[in-house]
Amino acid sequence: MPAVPLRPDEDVTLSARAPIAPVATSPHVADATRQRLLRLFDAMPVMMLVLDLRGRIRQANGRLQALLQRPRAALVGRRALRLLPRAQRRGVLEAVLRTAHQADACARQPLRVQDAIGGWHHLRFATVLERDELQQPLHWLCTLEDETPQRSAEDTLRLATTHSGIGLWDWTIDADVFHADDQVCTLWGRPPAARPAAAPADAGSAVAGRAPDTGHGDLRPLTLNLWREGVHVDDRAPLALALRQAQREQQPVHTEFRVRWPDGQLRHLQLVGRPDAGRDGTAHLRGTVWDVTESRRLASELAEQHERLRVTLQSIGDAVLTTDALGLLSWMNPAAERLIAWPLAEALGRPLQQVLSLHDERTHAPLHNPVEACLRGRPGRRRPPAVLIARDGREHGIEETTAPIRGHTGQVLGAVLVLRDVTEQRRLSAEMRHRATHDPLTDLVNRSEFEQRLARSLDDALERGHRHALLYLDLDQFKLVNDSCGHAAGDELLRQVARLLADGVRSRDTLARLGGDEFGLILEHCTAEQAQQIAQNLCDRVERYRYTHQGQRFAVGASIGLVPIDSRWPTPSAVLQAADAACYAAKEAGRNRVQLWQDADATLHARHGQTQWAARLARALDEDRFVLYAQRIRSLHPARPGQPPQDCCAELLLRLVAEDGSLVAPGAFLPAAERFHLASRIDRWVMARGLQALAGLGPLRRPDCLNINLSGQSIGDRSFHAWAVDQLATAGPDICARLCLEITETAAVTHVADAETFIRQVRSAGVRVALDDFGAGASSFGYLKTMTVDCLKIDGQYIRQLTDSPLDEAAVRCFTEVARVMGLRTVAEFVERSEVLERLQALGVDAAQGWLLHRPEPLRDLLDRFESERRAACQLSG
Ligand SMILES: Nc1nc2c(ncn2[C@@H]2O[C@H](COP(=O)(O)OP(=O)(O)OP(=O)(O)O)[C@@H](O)[C@H]2O)c(=O)[nH]1
Repeated sequence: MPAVPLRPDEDVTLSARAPIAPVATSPHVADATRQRLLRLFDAMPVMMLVLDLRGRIRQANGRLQALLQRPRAALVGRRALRLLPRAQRRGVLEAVLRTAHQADACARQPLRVQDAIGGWHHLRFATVLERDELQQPLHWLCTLEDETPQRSAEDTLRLATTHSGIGLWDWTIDADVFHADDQVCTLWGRPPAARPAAAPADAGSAVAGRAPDTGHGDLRPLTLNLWREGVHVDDRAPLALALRQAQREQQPVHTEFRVRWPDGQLRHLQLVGRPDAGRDGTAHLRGTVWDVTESRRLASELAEQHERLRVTLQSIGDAVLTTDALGLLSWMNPAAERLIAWPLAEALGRPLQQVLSLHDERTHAPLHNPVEACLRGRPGRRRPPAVLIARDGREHGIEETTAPIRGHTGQVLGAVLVLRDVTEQRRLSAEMRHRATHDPLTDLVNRSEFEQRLARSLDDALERGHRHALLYLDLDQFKLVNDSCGHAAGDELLRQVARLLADGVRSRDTLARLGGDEFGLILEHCTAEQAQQIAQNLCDRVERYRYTHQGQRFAVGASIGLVPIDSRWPTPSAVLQAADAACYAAKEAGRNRVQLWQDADATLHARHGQTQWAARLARALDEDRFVLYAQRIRSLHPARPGQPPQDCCAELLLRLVAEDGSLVAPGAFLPAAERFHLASRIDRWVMARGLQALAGLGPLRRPDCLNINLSGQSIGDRSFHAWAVDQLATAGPDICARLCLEITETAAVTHVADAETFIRQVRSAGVRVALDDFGAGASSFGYLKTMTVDCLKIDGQYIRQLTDSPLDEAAVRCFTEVARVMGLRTVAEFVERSEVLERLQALGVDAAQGWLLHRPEPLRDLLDRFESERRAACQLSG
């Protein structure tokens, strides 16, 4: 091969034959052909130029002139290399010279050239050395392909894929080679450096290492390790299958798989691709891949939340319904299906009001569908308590809550309605309310509710001058039924009387059981005269009524106190106390009658005073304002041999310490205590303090016997029995042996059975029992037969005039004789004169007490006295 000058920048003489000069015989034809070729050359879409062997420009076509913005004349004859930036000249020169040594060689070289206005262009330069028939070089024919648009598209794509995290891949199927961009490496958790560098574009075979014909030149080979082994072991086969299938069926592929990153992370990737053919005819599958781990995580979180919500809504007791923006039912949970008795499938899409029938609980008037207001964006107004009438006709008390469902822009998409079945809750609270305001035995209004209503009636009378009346009704001889037939029978009588009374009054009146056998009645808008008629009518009803128990018939009566409710009363309790006093007066006047309150009636005022005492007593008990006094009981005979000494005996007496510090004797407050059921509380106080005083006393201070009085209420009260027995057991036998409980004959008579039981219990604890006020009742001797007691305390009425009344003396003689026969000790009360004392001694009475012998003094002082007497006796005998 002939040598070619290696310096194209030197002047090289071109051969006479131009490379594009046609071989023509006629100069005319040749010229025409040449002109056509030149025009063709000029119009070529790629830039072309012809260089002579010295590298000077012989021809430059229109495209090149346009890029450089120079006319042909300005280019022809110029050294081509000079048009290039200095740094690129050597590369081009070397490429060009390589063509001189190899026939048909084609040199390629990428170039960056600045155009006339300064813009950079990426050019792909290619040249061949044209030779003549003798292989003599003629000139270089060069093309310059402008790749700038393609490059900028690639740059844009690279930018887009890098920032969006989308990786590009290309699988050359036959060669089974993957090419991918850097992003794919990142998605696989590997640095881009983990893949081999791209092979030079024109080196080697069509496959290995060569960038595939993807249209963008940034893909480089990916090792099988990276592509396959990065994929989770369970997903490799399904992924390969999906790719193969896409290729086989020439269908797009869209699949998801996991890759395991070197640090152990598991990422979810989504891949799409489609079959394609390279320009060289090779089969490819090309596509993109991106990370969906976050959306998978969100999706699974969302699914979890959805599931949680679903299970919650399925299992909660509240009914939940949703509607669309038009108020059509779109969903409901099973609780809602049960409540409204519509299956979801049937109710779906229906207007809510068609499946939901809500009514005012009180009036049963239909209520508006609560969702309507909610959908209109108006807050629901306060609604009355509602009931829902289900499709099957059942009624449910319900509480409802509505809320709009909004889209992300705030527009209302629908509404959710939650219904809570509160039927049972309402029933319970109604029952609780009823229980709190009613008496469980008779189902009449109870005392506290009655007092509230009385307060309202009094307010009404004071503020508006309306006239109302109050009746206070106490049954007569009720105790007889209790005592002879038992409490259950007494309860039944109370129930029957309650019905009897209720039938005799208007429904607007308030009839209440105030406690025991006492009833109260508020007659609204009723004058005293009308009230008196009603009261008399009730009285007659009760009088006519007969209670039958196991063949026995009982008649009870009613004593009624009547008080007009008007401005004379400052408080409701004043009205009530006045009515109680009037009732008591009716009893005292012979029972079974009506007593109208008279402001001028002294008896009524006395009774009224008692009611005021009740309040003072209750306060004194709360504030512990009582003190223990004692009165000595003197023995009238020396102790019989073998009997305990009876020199130091006393009866405990109670004093109330008034608010001003003065002492009040029991006569002033005990009737009130009995009347207002406070006697048992007082007895507990006395007994507890008495036992306390005895506990831990030295032998010289100890009384030989200490008498404690018990009221009839305590004797009839089983809970008092239990409490007293417990106290005695705690006090121990030594104290019990020095104790004597006094029970009045009346108390014993009124509560025969209870008294017998109680006496048996305390006596078995070693406590003595005295029958107090013996002889005051009519049948004292009879009770002695059934009741085992230790002592008779002869009632004061027989003692005071003993020396002046032969009758009293006969009675005392009789009592003493009976006691002697029965082995009982006798004590005379109210001994105030010495001649009486002497007579008592003569009659054989064992002991006596009264002001003659000892005026009551504080218990502590009396115990001191016992101690000093005993010391003196010891000194005398010693
Ligand atoms: N069965 C029964 N008796 C009760 C109840 N509450 C109180 N009592 C008794 O009712 C009686 C009420 O006493 P009083 O009103 O003095 O008895 P009474 O025989 O009607 O006497 P007078 O009213 O004087 O005629 C007492 O014996 C109480 O123990 C009760 O709920 N059921």
